[in-house]
Order: sequence, then structure tokens, then C-alpha cells
Amino acid sequence: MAKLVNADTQQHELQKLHLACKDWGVFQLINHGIPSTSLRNMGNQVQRFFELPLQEKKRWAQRSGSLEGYGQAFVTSADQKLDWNDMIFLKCLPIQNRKSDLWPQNPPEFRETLEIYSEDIREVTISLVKFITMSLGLQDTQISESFREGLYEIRMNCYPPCPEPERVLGIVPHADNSGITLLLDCADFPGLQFLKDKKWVNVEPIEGAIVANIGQIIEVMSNGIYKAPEHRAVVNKLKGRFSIVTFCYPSPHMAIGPSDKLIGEGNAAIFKKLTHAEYFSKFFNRDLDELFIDSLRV
Ligand SMILES: O=C(O)CCC(=O)C(=O)O
Ligand SMILES: [Fe+2]
Repeated sequence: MAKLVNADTQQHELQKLHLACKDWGVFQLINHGIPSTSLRNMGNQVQRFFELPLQEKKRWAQRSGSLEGYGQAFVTSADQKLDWNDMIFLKCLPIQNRKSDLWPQNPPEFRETLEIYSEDIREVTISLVKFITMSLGLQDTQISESFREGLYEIRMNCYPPCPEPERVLGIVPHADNSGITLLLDCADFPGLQFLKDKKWVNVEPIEGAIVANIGQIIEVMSNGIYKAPEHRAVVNKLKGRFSIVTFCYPSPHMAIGPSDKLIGEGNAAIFKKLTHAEYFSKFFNRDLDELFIDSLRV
């Protein structure tokens, strides 16, 4: 990530970050420190995995009742239109959370590339969250440091070309339940869109950049100053697209609630304080007719 050198420049950059987090909840990171060759390797491994024959990919298929492994997102109702999406979802950090039987051994460098990539993403996350808390005016490093022992879960998406792209979505509109999400877009045409002022806005892929968006945990910690933006993926008639999406969560020991420094003196907490376990239990038992974020309000 760009080193912020003098105090004026730093204040100016923090103000820009503040506006990006407040008005958009999403921005593109350049000069983040991960070499572009390493991003390219990761993209290549994921593409090579998805291009394997179905029977081969199924060696790492999801087990019943879990999203981890190769497969598709949960079907939540019988009349649901399915996402035009194939994925492999793997818990990457901490290392003890890895289910190595679900980590592909084909292509042969897949595992090692993913190991390196997840460590790189963790470093970027810790510094990015530090700057995000600074842009909120918080002087503590407790939040950013909690991402050092955080959870890093990677969803690799494949959106095949679709003969009738206007009739389906790659991923239906949603906000992420993460702290932040870091997305590597492997395409050279847009597919990811964010809702801004009731309109869908394309993210134009920038070679070597990482798309960062605020997740609902940072929304809660910021007491709603920053919002987890709604987004979706659309598909293309002629071209397939891959994306590599890391959901970054703070340490499970960290409570999920508005930062103490942002409440009091006329600022009431708008979200409850929950343990990590309570937050996830609420998420997995959520009422699908209600927005998850609304169930977190006081
Ligand atoms: O692939 C994309 O562009 C979006 C993916 C996404 O939003 C997700 O996996 O949560
Ligand atoms: Fe998402």
C-alpha cells in the first residue's frame, strides 16, 4: 500500500479514503504491494482449475451441508433462479481452518499459489483496515491488529458465457458479511456492479488492482458511517469471467459492535454489540425476507 509520507499528504489521502468509504463503500487499490506477477499466477491457477473436466473438479466437491469446496451457492427456495456461477470456496487463514481434502491438487501449483496469495492479502488487509480506522478518526490499532488473527475465506468464481445474459445474474444483489472484501477481477471487461444512487455502476477492471469493498462488520464498527454496498455480478454473452474474492474477518475474539470512540456525546449506537459466534449464528439463521444488516440494529 502507498506509504503516506508527509502529514499534509496523509491527511489529504485519508480524507479521500473517508469519502470513498462513506459515499461508495468500494474503491480500487493500486500500489498495494502485491506484485502483479503474483496476482497473475493466482488468476492463471484459478482459470486452469475451472478449465479441468467436471469429473476432475468434483474430486474437491462440496460435502453436503457445507459451502466449502467446488460447487454452487446454496439453493434457498424451489422457485429460485440459479446464479450463473460455478465456484470453489476455501477457508485459507488461519492455517488450522484449512480443509486440505478440499484444496485442489490439480493444477499442481494451485495450493502453493493460494497459500502465498492469502498471506499477501492478509498483509494488505491489516494496513488497509488501519487506514480505514484512521479515516474514521480512530487512533487505535486494535481493530486493524485484530485482522492479523482474522479469518480469510476465498471464493473463486467462474461465470461461463451465457447465450441470454439479460435473463440471468452471475451473483444476485447482496452486501458482504465480511469486515472487508478484496476482489481480484481476472477479466478485461466489467462484470461486477455496485448500486449507487439506485443505479448499477460497472467496476472497470484495472490490471494489477484490487477492488476493496466495505463489509457489514466494518459498517457495524463504524456505527453506520461507512456502509457495506450492495453489489452483483452480471454475465457476458461471449466471454467467460473469473474473480477471486477474499472475505476478510477480524479475529473471532473481537466483539462486533460500534467502536466505543464513535458513540457517546450525542451519538447513540445504532448497532448491537455481538460476539463473533452470535454474529454468525444470526447470519446463518437470518430471515431471507429481511436485510441482514437490519437484524443487527438496536
Ligand atoms: O465476482 C464478482 O464480481 C462478485 C463476487 C461477489 O460479490 C461475491 O463473491 O461475494
Ligand atoms: Fe460480494
